[in-house]
Formats: sequence, structure tokens, C-alpha cells
Amino acid sequence: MRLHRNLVFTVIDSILAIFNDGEYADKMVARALKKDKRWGSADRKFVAETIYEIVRWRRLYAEIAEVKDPINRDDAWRIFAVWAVLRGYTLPDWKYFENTPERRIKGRFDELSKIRKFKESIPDWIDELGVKELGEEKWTKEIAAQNKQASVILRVNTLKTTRQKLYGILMDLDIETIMPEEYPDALILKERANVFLTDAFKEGLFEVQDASSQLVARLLDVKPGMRVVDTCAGAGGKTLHIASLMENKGQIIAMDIYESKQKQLKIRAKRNGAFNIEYRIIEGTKTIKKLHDKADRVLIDAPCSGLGVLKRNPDSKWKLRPEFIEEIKEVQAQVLQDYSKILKSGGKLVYATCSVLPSENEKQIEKFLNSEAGKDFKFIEDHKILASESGFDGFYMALLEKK
Ligand SMILES: C[S@@+](CC[C@H](N)C(=O)[O-])C[C@H]1O[C@@H](n2cnc3c(N)ncnc32)[C@H](O)[C@@H]1O
Repeated sequence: MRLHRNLVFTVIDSILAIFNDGEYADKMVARALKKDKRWGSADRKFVAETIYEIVRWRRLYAEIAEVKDPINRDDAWRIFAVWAVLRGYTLPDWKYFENTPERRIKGRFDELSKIRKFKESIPDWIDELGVKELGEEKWTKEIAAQNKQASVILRVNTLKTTRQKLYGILMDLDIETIMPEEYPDALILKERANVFLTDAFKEGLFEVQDASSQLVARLLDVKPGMRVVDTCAGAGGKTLHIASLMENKGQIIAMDIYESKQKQLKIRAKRNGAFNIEYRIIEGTKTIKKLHDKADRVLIDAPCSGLGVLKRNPDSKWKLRPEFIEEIKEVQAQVLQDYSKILKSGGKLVYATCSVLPSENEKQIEKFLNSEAGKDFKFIEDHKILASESGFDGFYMALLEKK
């Protein structure tokens, strides 16, 4: 295996921007891939995967390379050399690799792999929090599972096609997929591919959405003709799923506090042919009060730590702060209090997060049910999905019914 200079330089520039300037890994990867139109698919794969891997294993590699934050360009080369040695590359005779201690790198890797926070490359505080919340055994398995590369999973847009038809369309493009039985709207790619370039995507036949996330709209048990309020709709992954389950009949009110996200949802809804969505920005209590007792279904896909989706966002390990988790828990409790009032009697509410921490999940539901606002609600069921058990993202979803 040979290393190509311009590809490696791109990786070095990208990891420096992610580590030092707080840039998001997915944005930097997208930018890096635009750099040279002559790159073939193997080159693009090398750039994207290497950036993600170095971000994912940052702590382990930095420890082996003996570099500390802030990382300068020489440090980035040392980290890259660790990656290359551990991946089995023969280092070329570039000046950056002079005196790379290859045997020592392998020895340090074996030593550090015995300590979870290095082996799994996580900050001390996340490791401690994981143990506190899930217990040593579950957390060890969970963080290992969340360090694996995520599969590419599609959600079939049944407003425009069926799973069987889309399977065939993709097969004709040499994109092989699997139809998992327990996830009726999902197709899982056998090998990674840039599905966004296909006409099938441009025509809105599918969206990319993790399998665990696809269970949320199903749990909400929506039916055509209902009025459904998606209170934290963001860019609308679940709104669009709800629209397809409602066959475009009835009304979906998609809300968020950020207009920028709603703009993305509008573009996606157009592509999906989802016409029954109304958009509202939450500007204060007024927006919510107007909807009190009005909805058959309410989804609260709450903002959270994201400690269920590290596979997809490995850089968030380094961006998250303990204070943020404390703040977001307050928001979760508040939105449960406020948005549950939108539901009609006899209606159903789903509270969901992409976190595996009980304090953001079942504990929030317990607290809500014991509060004044929660007295009108009955707990129906919940699902605590761990990446280590499902193979997909870590998620939580609880179904409540208003008496
Ligand atoms: C987990 S994300 C939503 C993901 C989205 N439902 C999807 O399926 O693609 C949580 C969303 O809640 C929004 N948010 C944060 N605080 C909020 C609040 N107080 N009320 C409503 N939405 C809020 C965020 O902007 C973010 O878009």
C-alpha cells in the first residue's frame, strides 16, 4: 500500500482544522473531497476514511505520538505516522516520517489498548459518565460499538416508491442492499457508496437515516388524516418519515427554534413530495399555547448529548462539554413539560433522544410522569436501544398516552 502525497496533505490540513479550529468533521470531509476533481473513488475513500479514523482515534494516536493540544503541523504529521504504521503502511522516505519509531508505536499501542479511555479514545469525563450511567460492563461494550464505522442506511420514501422497487433500482446501479425484517422502511448498503449522487436520491426515493431512528415515527403510530406536531423537527428526518406513513393525508406541524434547519427541511420535503407539512418557528410560549390540546400525536425528538451516535459524529467526543449535558437535560425536562400540552386527550406522545444515558432518557420520563403536567399521562412502553446490542445507533424512545 502506497501513500500519495496530495491525499495525505489534504488529510493533514483537514485534521488540523478539526482539532484546532473546531471545524466539524463531516464539513471538512466534504470540503476535502471537492479539492481535486481528478481523484478517483479509491482516493476519495482514502481521504474521507482516514480523516474520520484519525478523528475517532485522536486520543489514542496523540498519546502514542506523545503530542499534546494544541496540535501543530509537526504534531499532525506524527499522529498521521502513528495511523499509517498501525494500518500497516510502509512509510515513504518523506522528511515528515524521518525517525518515526515504528516498533515503539506498535508497543505503545499494545500497552495503551489495555486502558479503556485510551483504547476507545475518549475523554476521561465521558468515560466516567458512561460508567456511572450504564455500569462498567455495558459501557465497555457500548463505547466499543460506537467506535465502529456506521453502515449507510436508507429510509425508503413510500410516497414515491416501495422498498422492493428501490432495491431493484439500486441493484441496477451496482449498489447492493439488504432488507432488514425488523425495520420495514430500511435498506442497508452492503458496501459504502455515495448514494447522494444517484438519480434515485435526487428524485426523493429515499433519505439516509439510521435504522434505530426509523423506529421513532413508527412508534408514534400515526395514521393518514391525523394532526401531528413534530416539536423539535430540525432538518426533518423524522418529519419526512411521518409524512410518508401518513400518505400525505392530514397535517404535520413541524417546529423548531432554528430557521436554518427548517429551510433544509423545506428542501427535503419538496424532494420527497411531502405536501402536508406546515412550518412554524418557536418564538416563545405563544407558538405553543395556540396549539394546546390540538394534536392527535406529538413527537418530542429532544436535543441531547448525542452519546448514542458517536459512530456518525466521532468529533463530538472532543466537542462535548459536561456543562452542555447538564444544560440540555434542563431543556429536555422543559420541552416535556411545555410540548406535552399540545396533545389532545386520548392522543399519543413519543419522547426520543439519540443518547444512551438514562439521565436523558427514562429518568426524564420518570420525572415528567411524577410532575403535575405528567399526571394526565400513561406510560405505554419504551425502547432503550444500545449500539452494542442493535448494531445501529444508540437511541431512546418512550410512548405515552394522554388520559
Ligand atoms: C435531535 S434534533 C432533531 C432531529 C430531527 N427531529 C430529525 O429527525 O432529523 C433536536 C432539535 O431540537 C431543536 N431544539 C432545541 N431546543 C429546542 C426547543 N426548546 N424547542 C424546540 N426545538 C428545539 C434543535 O434545533 C434540533 O433541531
